[in-house]
Amino acid sequence: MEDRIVASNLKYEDLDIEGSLRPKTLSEYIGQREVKEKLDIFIKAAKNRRESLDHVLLYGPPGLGKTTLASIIANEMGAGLRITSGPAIEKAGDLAAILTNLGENDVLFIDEIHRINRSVEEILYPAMEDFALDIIIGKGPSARSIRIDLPKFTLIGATTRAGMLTSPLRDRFGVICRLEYYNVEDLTQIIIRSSKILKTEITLEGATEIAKRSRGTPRIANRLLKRVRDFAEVKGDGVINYEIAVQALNLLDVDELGLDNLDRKMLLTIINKFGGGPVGLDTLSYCVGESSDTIEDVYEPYLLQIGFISRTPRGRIATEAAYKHLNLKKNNE
Ligand SMILES: Nc1ncnc2c1ncn2[C@@H]1O[C@H](COP(=O)(O)OP(=O)(O)OP(=O)(O)O)[C@@H](O)[C@H]1O
Ligand SMILES: [Mg+2]
Repeated sequence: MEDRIVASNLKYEDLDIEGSLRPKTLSEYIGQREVKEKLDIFIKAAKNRRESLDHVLLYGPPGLGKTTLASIIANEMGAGLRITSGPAIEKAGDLAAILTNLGENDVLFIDEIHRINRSVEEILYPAMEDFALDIIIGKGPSARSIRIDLPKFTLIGATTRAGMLTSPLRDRFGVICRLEYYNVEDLTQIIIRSSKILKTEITLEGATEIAKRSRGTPRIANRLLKRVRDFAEVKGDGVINYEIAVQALNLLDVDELGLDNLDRKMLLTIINKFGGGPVGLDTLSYCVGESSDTIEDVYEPYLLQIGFISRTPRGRIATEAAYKHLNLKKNNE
């Protein structure tokens, strides 16, 4: 994958900083008001009853704060947190080992839960529903199944693709939260908060400019902030104001809407090579040199959100707004 500063998926360089910038309580978590309100009520109710929280499914594009929310939920519940991911659990036995080691009311976070394999998923059903594990002992006609009780725990599943979950799995989540792209005001607050933690001075106008170009995504906002901070330290006096932010972001080839070269390449491919579309995902993926999964998960959702492309059964189409943004005219007009 090309190294993109506006990629919303996690990169190696984010790791050191994500930990320190991650809010630890619901009240520190900015934006996503509906999700927060819902979780706040369920957490309080569960705590009052001294029960574990119902299982929670968090879904939405990368970098919007699913992992962050999972650790906040565990923190607010005063519960232990165990983190794993769908692809990391290879065998049913791996999951059984994790489940039997959980403490009462602990939170088990499974990232990329849509990538869990079928035999593992079947272990999850009774675990989520009855807090029990069914184990088969022996083989053939003498095989029998025994049931082991598990502690009451909360499963938090995160996925970028809710549509890829099987319905029996989806149905076992009591709370389903869809995370939305953040608006500019919320992202501005996130950037100001992060600047404080990074001990960087920033003006409201500077923060707003970074926010506008962050594709509605806190992870990108934090990453752009770090780059702009470097620029401010070298080219200015360290303070991030509007001018510094604009200069730095232009240098990074991130335009006023947060689009970078790859977005432009994708739009230009649809427009110039295919007369505006429709273009099939695989063809598009071949032309821009990115896997179709990455295009669907990482690049496309934001272009859809701002209405620059639309999806039809025959493929992707570039919209009027995309032509306008790129200063192009449609041929047939
Ligand atoms: N509401 C928020 N307020 C402040 N910072 C946030 C918020 N949401 C996310 N962040 C910041 O954005 C970064 C990315 O968030 P997180 O890792 O939780 O995203 P994610 O949805 O789990 O992404 P992925 O799908 O790639 O796993 C975190 O480091 C965190 O600091
Ligand atoms: Mg995550």
